Amino acid sequence: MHAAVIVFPGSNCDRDLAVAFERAGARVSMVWHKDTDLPQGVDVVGVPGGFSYGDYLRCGAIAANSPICRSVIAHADKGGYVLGVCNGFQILTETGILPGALLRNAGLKYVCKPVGLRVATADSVFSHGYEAGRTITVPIAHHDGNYFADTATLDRLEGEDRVAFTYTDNPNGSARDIAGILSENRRVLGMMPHPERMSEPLQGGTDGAALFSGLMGALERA
Ligand SMILES: NC(=O)CC[C@H](N)C(=O)O
Repeated sequence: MHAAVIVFPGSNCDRDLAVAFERAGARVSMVWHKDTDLPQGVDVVGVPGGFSYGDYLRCGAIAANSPICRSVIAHADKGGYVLGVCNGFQILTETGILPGALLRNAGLKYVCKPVGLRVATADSVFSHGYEAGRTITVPIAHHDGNYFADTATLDRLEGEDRVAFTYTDNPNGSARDIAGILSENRRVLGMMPHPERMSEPLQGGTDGAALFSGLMGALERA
């Protein structure tokens, strides 16, 4: 599996995401935001967490209009896999690849702590390594993680089994406890919690590792 991890000015989880992909057996290319093309033959694009362009304007809004994001949108449009974590999820909603928006946390505070997540569906390359309904622990670190979408969109996400993860104890006011969602073709996942920060014992737990190993296994078989 060949993964590309996008690096924006202000990204701070790009190396962590690359290491998580590598630990699962992927070859990783780091791609700078000013590049216009993804490397040839990329299977999955990782859009990492952080504070792209300083979170000015709105988290993810400037990154969504960067040169490389045109190629990320084209990759998703032609059925490519994309994983957006935290600021990456914000960027994916800003590009329109995923529906909804991430608003300021309901408590108006930056929240940085491990949280419980329920695996809402195992029906995706990202979540099939988990049993549906299982609770895992993964850290969050954000001030704009409050998932918002209109009622029709939320109903549609739930009706189409596109909610990937929900919070067991909602830390930010997200609608319907949503922590991560899938695209219509189930090949794009955006999530606020950081599985790459819970993927090896030194990080205090390994509950995030199955996302990367599951993805790797599915793409190797494809
Ligand atoms: N860890 C992150 O990616 C942070 C995302 C974003 N800068 C926020 O605080 O909401």
